Amino acid sequence: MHDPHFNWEHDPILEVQHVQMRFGGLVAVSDLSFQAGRGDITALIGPNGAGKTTVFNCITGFYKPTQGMLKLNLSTGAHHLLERMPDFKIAAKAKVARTFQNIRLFSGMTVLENLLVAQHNPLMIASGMTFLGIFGVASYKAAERESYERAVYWLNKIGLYDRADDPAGDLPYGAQRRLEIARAMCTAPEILCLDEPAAGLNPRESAELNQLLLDIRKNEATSLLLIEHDMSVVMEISDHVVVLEYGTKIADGTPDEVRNDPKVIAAYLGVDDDEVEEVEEALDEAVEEAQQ
Ligand SMILES: Nc1ncnc2c1ncn2[C@@H]1O[C@H](COP(=O)(O)OP(=O)(O)OP(=O)(O)O)[C@@H](O)[C@H]1O
Repeated sequence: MHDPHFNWEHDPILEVQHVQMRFGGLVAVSDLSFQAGRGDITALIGPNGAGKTTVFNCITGFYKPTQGMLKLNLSTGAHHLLERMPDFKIAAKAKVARTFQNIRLFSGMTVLENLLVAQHNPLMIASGMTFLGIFGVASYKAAERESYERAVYWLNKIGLYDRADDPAGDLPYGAQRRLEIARAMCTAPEILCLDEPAAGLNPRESAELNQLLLDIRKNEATSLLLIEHDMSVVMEISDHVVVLEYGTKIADGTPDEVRNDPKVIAAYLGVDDDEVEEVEEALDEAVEEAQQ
């Protein structure tokens, strides 16, 4: 069915295997398996409550799945079993970063400070974790310069160089979203998980976001995994789409494959399986009418 050369099949950065997440009696995610390809933009979609954020929380270590395995394959050849790692190690060692549905910038800090603070860990390591190190050690100076250069690189990428000294909270909403992504990118992640990055954006801001994500895919060694409700974003920029409904996977493939999958159409329109054909016919008629 698929082209065997798809990244998610021959070079997965993330392998989710038979993951289950239970909250008391509620099974939020059930026997979920999928792979995200290295260098791909993978979209996780599905109706409200399908379990998408729960999957993200399992990947980033906020939840430990009740069953199953989440394997991260780094470009160095190292492998990490995320379900066995504390969340701070998932960020630092497995190089997984994330953004949230609600923007979580340090709004009182400047735009530049937000990018520098993201790089606090490598700086502290370079200081040898000592007070003297901060003042004297050459490695700290070099690391400090690198942090600054990386921040400037991202300021230019997101078009906010001129606003570097403004408080992040003063930026328009779309710019704050881009800054949040840039801040996550300053940690040089191998995979970045974006929770509804296009939510609340106007069409121009949404187009700028798409450009930024496509630029990351092209120029950075970071794979992207996103939850998104905005189908225009999903269809325009994703290489691979995984669809969840009621905590289980109902489709997995290219945007075209998924778009035409009757199960996906039914899930989004909220109909039962036996009504799918009717819905498809109604959709075909609607398309024909629109074309006339
Ligand atoms: N900490 C929790 N405790 C109990 N139930 C939870 C918890 N987190 C999520 N759930 C439940 O798990 C199910 C899946 O929720 P989740 O937030 O993962 O869905 P989602 O697909 O991200 O939805 P949305 O698109 O609305 O963000 C829901 O029924 C939700 O109420």
